[in-house]
Amino acid sequence: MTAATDAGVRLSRPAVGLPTPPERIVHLGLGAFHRAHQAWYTAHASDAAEWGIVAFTGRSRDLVDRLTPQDAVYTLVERAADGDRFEFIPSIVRVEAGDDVPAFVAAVADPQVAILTLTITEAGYRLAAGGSPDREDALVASDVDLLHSALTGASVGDAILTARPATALGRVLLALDARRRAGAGPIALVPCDNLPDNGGLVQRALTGLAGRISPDLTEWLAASVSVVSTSIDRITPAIDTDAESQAVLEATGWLDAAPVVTEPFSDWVLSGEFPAGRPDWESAGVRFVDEIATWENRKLWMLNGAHTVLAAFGQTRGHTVVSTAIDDPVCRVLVEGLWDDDARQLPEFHLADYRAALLERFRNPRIEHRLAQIAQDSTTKMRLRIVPVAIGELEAGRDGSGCAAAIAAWMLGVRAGTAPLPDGIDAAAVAEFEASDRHTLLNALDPRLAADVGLTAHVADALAALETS
Ligand SMILES: NC(=O)c1ccc[n+]([C@@H]2O[C@H](COP(=O)([O-])OP(=O)(O)OC[C@H]3O[C@@H](n4cnc5c(N)ncnc54)[C@H](O)[C@@H]3O)[C@@H](O)[C@H]2O)c1
Ligand SMILES: O=P(O)(O)OC[C@@H](O)[C@@H](O)[C@H](O)[C@H](O)CO
Repeated sequence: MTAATDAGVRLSRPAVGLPTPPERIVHLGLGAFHRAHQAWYTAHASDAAEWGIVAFTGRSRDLVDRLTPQDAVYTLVERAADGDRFEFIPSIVRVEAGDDVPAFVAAVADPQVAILTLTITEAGYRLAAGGSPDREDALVASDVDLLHSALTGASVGDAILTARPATALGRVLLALDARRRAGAGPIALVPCDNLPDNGGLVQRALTGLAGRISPDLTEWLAASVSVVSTSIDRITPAIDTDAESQAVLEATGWLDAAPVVTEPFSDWVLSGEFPAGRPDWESAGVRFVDEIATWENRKLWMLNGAHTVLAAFGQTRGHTVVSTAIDDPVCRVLVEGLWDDDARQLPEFHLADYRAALLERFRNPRIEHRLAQIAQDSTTKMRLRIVPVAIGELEAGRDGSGCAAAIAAWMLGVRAGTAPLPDGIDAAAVAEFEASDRHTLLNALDPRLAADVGLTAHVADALAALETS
């Protein structure tokens, strides 16, 4: 064991009796979710001993300081409604700070490494509407300039070591170019954030940026980087780390400075190639499919869409966490109505069991999933998770009333300040909540919805009903 303290004993790899697997996966954006999901699946694969993860944080070095003294081993607490289950996860073998760009570049350029996974949050991709890199974004623009001069200038070798792109995708491009120059071979890139077509989106973003940086890199990306699309699912809330460390100590006798709390359920669907190999993730329950869109839609529309609406509206009714909001009959009817519309747009699935399981997961009273944590950036989330279903319903000749009610609920959140105002709209513009205000907000979600007389009427009716409920 590496260190003993007054409070207990720190975890370490020798203490759990495990050898260190070789570093073959690099992760960027270490947080709770990567440790509850991709690291857990890797630890449960039949060939786990062959696959170690080097994990880079996103913006803070807090997890480096917590995990390094315990050899990056941590406790995963699976929190079921009826009790906790504790497991030590050994698949992460090294933790580094996200701003240590040279270490990240060296890790990705290592020929042993076959996979780069990302959890950098949706906002971390810095994409404009439509999924291309946001050219108006000052950090994206300065990374493009910096990488262009670093990778096409006279002394590229030095420039690769000293360049410090600020954005996550800028760092990924720098590291991929170092891999190209090292002749380290092809690699799979696996974005694990809640974005529809996350693989396609990252592929287009990287190709778009590389096109403004270096033709050699652009060509190599097309030939040697396989961007895999994923649907990722495991509810993993932010926690009070000190309190959970204490609980882990009491239950296991280990003092863990960085435990993770998650639900028992987990799901991972992937689509794409792994040209340099991958863990036997199927043995841990992962599904590989040729066509991922419907799997992604089911998860993003139903789970994340319901979360987005509950976060905006549930807080207006005094709820702070998902589990009490979903037990509020008004919220519950709203979510069921949304799921009815979703189900009509997902005819390939028989959804009764999925809906029942989702309800049970949302109702887990021991998972403290805070609505305020989920409510960020809700305009974009409404556009991605509710609007496509509403449009699909209108195009099918139906009324989209479940989506209309969800949109009305979001509007009440915007008015109450529990959901952010859409960009470019100030509070005064929607203060009265007259028909023109509703039109302004609907238009901010999608002009096609604002132009639909039937849907607009359903939104107005739902607003009136929700306001008096
Ligand atoms: N927590 C879940 O239940 C869950 C489930 C499915 C998918 N996800 C996806 O995983 C992401 C991370 O969730 P988490 O629970 O690990 O959150 P977290 O807050 O524990 O960790 C987020 C990580 O992303 C980094 N990050 C944040 N903003 C960034 C930016 N602009 N650029 C680069 N890195 C950035 C942070 O520094 C941190 O390393 C979510 O945003 C979501 O897309 C989470
Ligand atoms: O910020 P969001 O809306 O993408 O996600 C918040 C939660 O809905 C999300 O983290 C879920 O818990 C997760 O997607 C479950 O797999």
